[in-house]
Amino acid sequence: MIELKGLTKVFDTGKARLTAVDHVDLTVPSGEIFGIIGYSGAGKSTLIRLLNGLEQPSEGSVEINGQNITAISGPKLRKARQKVSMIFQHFNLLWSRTVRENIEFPLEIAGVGKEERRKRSAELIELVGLEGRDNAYPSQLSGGQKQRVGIARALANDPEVLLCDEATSALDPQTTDAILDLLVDINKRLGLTIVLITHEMHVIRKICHRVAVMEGGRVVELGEVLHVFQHPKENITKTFVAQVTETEDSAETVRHLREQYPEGQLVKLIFVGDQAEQPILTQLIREYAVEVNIVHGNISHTQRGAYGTLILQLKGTADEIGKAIAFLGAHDVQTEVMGNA
Ligand SMILES: Nc1ncnc2c1ncn2[C@@H]1O[C@H](COP(=O)(O)OP(=O)(O)OP(=O)(O)O)[C@@H](O)[C@H]1O
Repeated sequence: MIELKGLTKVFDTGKARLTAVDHVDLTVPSGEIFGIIGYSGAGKSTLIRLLNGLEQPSEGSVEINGQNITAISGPKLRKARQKVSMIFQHFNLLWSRTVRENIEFPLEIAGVGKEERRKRSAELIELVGLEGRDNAYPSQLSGGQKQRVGIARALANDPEVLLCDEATSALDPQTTDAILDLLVDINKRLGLTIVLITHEMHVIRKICHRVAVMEGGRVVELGEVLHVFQHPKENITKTFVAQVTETEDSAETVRHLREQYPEGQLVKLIFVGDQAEQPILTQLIREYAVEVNIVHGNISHTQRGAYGTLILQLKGTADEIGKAIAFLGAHDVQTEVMGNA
């Protein structure tokens, strides 16, 4: 478990004092994938550097599995830091070393013998899906493969926490998805706690259990990913959520649908969690004298269930349409009437 209490970092540049991280309180239970999202300058990198002991706080503490890493130094701190590993946006590989040598590097530093190193690197190469590339140099690898080396190297010393600093920001969307899938797989298989920082909401949507939104050094919103997507409170959070949902459900789409389906009434349904798997539409069609056309839909999956929207065209008498909408409301499906088309 990671516990941040009143964590604060002030940079004093002589001319000015800048509070990069401002009284952050956070608890991340073991085995969770926790995301921190914010724009450039929000304080994410500073927070992550405080988490791995690279930066000393001005106030507050960082506890990892009960040990206050801000209160130790020297060999004790080095040992504690081995339990916290990190992967980076630009991979930070050693270019003159092969894949295997990069992965073995932290083991060499930890004084692990050659035979043991070889065994461990072979296991890790398999775990991250780089079989056969042992002797390749980083320059011969794709971006996704380089990040796989970064992940394998980060896992070499059996860490308890993996910190990911914009780990997929330099990758194309397909490669990003593959690396995120690998992180989820590692989290499940090894029970590793993952803390990631990003400015991309789809990364949060795809793999995180909970999310913290940072602005001006503070955590301004915190919650289960599914809940934050459904009820974003702060404007900044709404903007991040829109990064993912607006492309799927833009005003342009709605205008287009109105033109295309001029009859009856357009109704938008918002499904969250289990509802997305219930046969609500089947029941609606069976029990009400309305014609139902699904004209637009999008279901996205998060680590804790699905959420999404469906736009229906309902045709029938005003009375029957009213009853059908009331039925949907009674099943906890958020319903938004988009007006007569
Ligand atoms: N060593 C430093 N000395 C002075 N100011 C710093 C230092 N490191 C960070 N800052 C300042 O602290 C604030 C937070 O920076 P930080 O890098 O943590 O934000 P971020 O959210 O990670 O943004 P980015 O994604 O651009 O790195 C910024 O205003 C930055 O200029």
